[in-house]
Amino acid sequence: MALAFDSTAFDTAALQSAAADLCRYGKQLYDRDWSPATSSNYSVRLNEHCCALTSSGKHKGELTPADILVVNWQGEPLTPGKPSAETRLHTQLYARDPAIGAVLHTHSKAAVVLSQIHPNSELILEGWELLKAFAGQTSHDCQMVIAVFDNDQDITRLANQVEQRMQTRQQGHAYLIRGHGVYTWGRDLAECMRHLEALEHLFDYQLELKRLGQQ
Ligand SMILES: CSCCC(=O)C(=O)COP(=O)(O)O
Ligand SMILES: [Zn+2]
Repeated sequence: MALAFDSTAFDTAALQSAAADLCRYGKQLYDRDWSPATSSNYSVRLNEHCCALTSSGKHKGELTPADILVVNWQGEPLTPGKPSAETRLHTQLYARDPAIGAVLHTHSKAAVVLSQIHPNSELILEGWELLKAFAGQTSHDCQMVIAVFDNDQDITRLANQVEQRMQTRQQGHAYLIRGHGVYTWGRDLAECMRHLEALEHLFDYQLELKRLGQQ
């Protein structure tokens, strides 16, 4: 007899562990001033059809496990609560790539200002040693392309735009939303945090180049 696949099931212990991790990371990201004024959202994959995600509108420095819920790839909550308004930007990534285990979205000053003043739909990072912080990158001698999308309050439309670009270009490690913030991902929260930390410094480098009139 074939067993029916329960697409609403998840491991409670995995959720508890993910929730504790997300609360801890939220405090760190808030303390670093990358998630001000309830901005940002964070998630961790639980299995092949759902992830643990921050609730909407919460102070990210004061998250408790009660502020973490479960959503499927359609963005539907599988536990009570109001999921992040930007849920679809997380689920789009998990649905397309089973190797993605965590997604962080933040609103740091560097990400917001750089994306606001950058005139093109792509930011090219090249020649920086810190590029080696990204998974699979073994040399500074490369070009990393960060897509820059215009901000949009229609998150489903924005998620579709991100997916379309990833299908026609490459998935990459991160993208910017103009005047809004950055999304980045990794195989787990630790890798995702390393990517975010590297991005923050790289965005600072780019802003400094612009200040110096070098770009
Ligand atoms: C106060 S920031 C506006 C919403 C936003 O961009 C964000 O990252 C937080 O939204 P959420 O619904 O996940 O709290
Ligand atoms: Zn946001």
